[in-house]
This record gives sequence, structure tokens and C-alpha cells, in this order.
Amino acid sequence: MFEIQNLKYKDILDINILELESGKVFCLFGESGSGKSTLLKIFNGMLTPDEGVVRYKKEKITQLDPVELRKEVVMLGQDPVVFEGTVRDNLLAGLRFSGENEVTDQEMSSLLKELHLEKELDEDATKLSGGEQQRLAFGRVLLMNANVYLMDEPTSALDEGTETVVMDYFTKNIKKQNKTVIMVTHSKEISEKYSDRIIYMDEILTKVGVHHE
Ligand SMILES: Nc1ncnc2c1ncn2[C@@H]1O[C@H](COP(=O)(O)OP(=O)(O)OP(=O)(O)O)[C@@H](O)[C@H]1O
Repeated sequence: MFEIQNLKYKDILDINILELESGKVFCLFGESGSGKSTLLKIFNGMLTPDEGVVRYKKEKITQLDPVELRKEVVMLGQDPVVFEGTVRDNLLAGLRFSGENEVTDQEMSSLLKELHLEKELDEDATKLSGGEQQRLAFGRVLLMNANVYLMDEPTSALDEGTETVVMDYFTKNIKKQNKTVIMVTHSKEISEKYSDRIIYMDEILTKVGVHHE
């Protein structure tokens, strides 16, 4: 699915080799500032490495149309993007972008229920709480039916119970459809419970000498 060879990005990332297979849930684990978010942004072409090659489905990312790439490789950030408008507008926003068929109100309502987001489709999305907005963003990307989900601490604003509900539902659907997830989380529990493979940043980063004054 993704293959990295000799990647260098500023003085943040230096990775000799990394291969991620499709149909799995990966967790990126590492200390703050170790480059996890930077690596996610490289996977969907938001950032371009200074050196090396990154391939998605055997194609060099630099040779792919970024708009087409981001229809297949969707980013769900830590601060959920909520657009002006209703809950319905927000759920449909991703669909318009990805070109998928429209979904019915009934389907959207049942998705909200699965995510424990008991809000009406006509409600103003900007008035939702941070945790509710995170769940709304989950709903939006789930409807997009992407191939790869890049997730940067996607449940950071959720309490433990809600986090379990959302992650259970999300991973169940993802697995059923043989999709790939690359997720940054600081939670050992989440990574152990949901991931097929934990990628430790200090194992993939090439060790560089520590400079002392
Ligand atoms: N646009 C940028 N230009 C230069 N340096 C940056 C940029 N974005 C991030 N950095 C730096 O790159 C390093 C890695 O940042 P990144 O956000 O990828 O780490 P992270 O592992 O996701 O951290 P955290 O767990 O705290 O979210 C940090 O030292 C950060 O200050």
C-alpha cells in the first residue's frame, strides 16, 4: 500500500525503509515531536519529502494528482474541521468532494446514532461541542468511503466510553471493507486493542547523532 525508501524531511524525518500493507490498522507511537503528524501529512501528499521516494499502490506520490490521491487517502485531524452549516451539510461535505453517491437522511441519522451523536440533521454544526464535532468528522469520513484513513489522535476529545463506541464501530466497518488505517494515538490501550501493528517512531527513524554544545 505505502512504501517509503530513504525518506528525509527537514531534520524531522529520516526513514530508510517502511512498508505498510493494505487492509490493516496501524498505530504510530512515539514521543511528542517525533514526527508522527509530519509522516501522516507525507502519506497524503500535503508535505513532500526533501529526499527519497514514497509510493502509494506502487506509484510515486509525487506523480499522482493530489486531489485524486486525497479522495482515496483521507485525513482526519485532531482538531475536527467543521464547516458553517448544518450537521447534514457537514456529513455531505466529504461526499461531494469524493464524488460518491448521495446518502439519504435515514442513513445519516442511523450513522449518527452509531456514533452516539444524538443530534438532528438540521442542527447548526458549529454549535456542537469539541467531542461532538470529532464524532461528526468521523461520520463525514466514513461516508466518503475512502481507501486509507490517516487519523491524528482522532478521539482526543472523547471520554473513554464514547471513544470505545466510536472506535469499535469505525474499526468494525473498516475491517469489513478491507480498508487501511494509519492512526496516531498516545493511548497504549487504543493501540493494543485496535491495531494490527504498532509502528514505533524510534524504531523506524534512522538514529542521528545527538549534538552537544
Ligand atoms: N511546518 C513545520 N516546519 C518546521 N518544523 C515543523 C513544522 N511542523 C512541525 N514541525 C516540527 O517537527 C517536529 C515534529 O512535529 P510533529 O507534529 O510531526 O510531531 P508529533 O510526533 O506529531 O508530535 P505530537 O505528538 O506532539 O503531536 C516538531 O519538532 C515540530 O516542532
